[in-house]
Amino acid sequence: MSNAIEVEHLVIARGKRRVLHDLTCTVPSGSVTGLLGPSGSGKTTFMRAVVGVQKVVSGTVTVLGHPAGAKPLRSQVGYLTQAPSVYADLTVRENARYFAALYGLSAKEADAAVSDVGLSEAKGQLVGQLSGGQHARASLACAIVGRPRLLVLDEPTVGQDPVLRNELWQRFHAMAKAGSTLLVSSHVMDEAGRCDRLLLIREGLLIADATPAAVRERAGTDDLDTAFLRLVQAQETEQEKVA
Ligand SMILES: Nc1ncnc2c1ncn2[C@@H]1O[C@H](COP(=O)(O)OP(=O)(O)OP(=O)(O)O)[C@@H](O)[C@H]1O
Repeated sequence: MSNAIEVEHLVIARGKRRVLHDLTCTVPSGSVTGLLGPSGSGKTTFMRAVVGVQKVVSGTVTVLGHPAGAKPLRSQVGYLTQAPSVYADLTVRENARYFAALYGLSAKEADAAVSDVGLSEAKGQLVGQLSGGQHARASLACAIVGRPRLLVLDEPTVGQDPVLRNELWQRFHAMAKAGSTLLVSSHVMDEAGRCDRLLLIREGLLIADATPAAVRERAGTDDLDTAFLRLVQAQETEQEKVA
């Protein structure tokens, strides 16, 4: 299969407001695809639709060949939310081993996930006593431990220092190389250049579904921040013409 995620004409409302407008895009299998956009643009809403926990108004979301949220996907899709999703009264290692056990995996595999996120030295610490960045990495360890075919990571590098961010991005690419697909959200454009493909959204509209190189070329600049702004301006001009 060439696409891990296929989204067609997706419309989502939260409360009474439409927050995603007719989104059509794909996420290629084995890629690290970045979902980039300003705060409130609809990234989390999009990810919730991919993991099948978001009510949709219309359109379809197909994940690994199944409708999003279908039962066969439960063991194949990992989701890291922005809210901490690990047990504060267990240690890092105990959390990872608990999630590993749910997937029928060993303690050794749990410990490897803890090491992958750079938490080996804090493995015996209670999660409730970790710093914010460590806490986020403990959640990440639990999301990756089952080696899901699709990993949906909502802002996984927020609160991490540059060295750790670099290590985490290397880890994401290693996981993609090993066959997983990763959909990673960020509102920091300097992370966009680290992705194989980009989905750029703004106010619930898709403004690009392309490689970073293609985005740079289309916008006529090497700087992805500037490229994003130019694409936004181009889209606004287009909308004014239609109105
Ligand atoms: N539970 C909710 N009820 C009503 N509106 C919501 C709800 N959750 C989010 N929204 C609105 O939906 C829009 C998209 O929110 P979403 O969380 O998807 O954005 P985001 O791009 O992930 O933002 P951030 O980068 O700040 O996490 C925002 O305008 C937000 O206010």
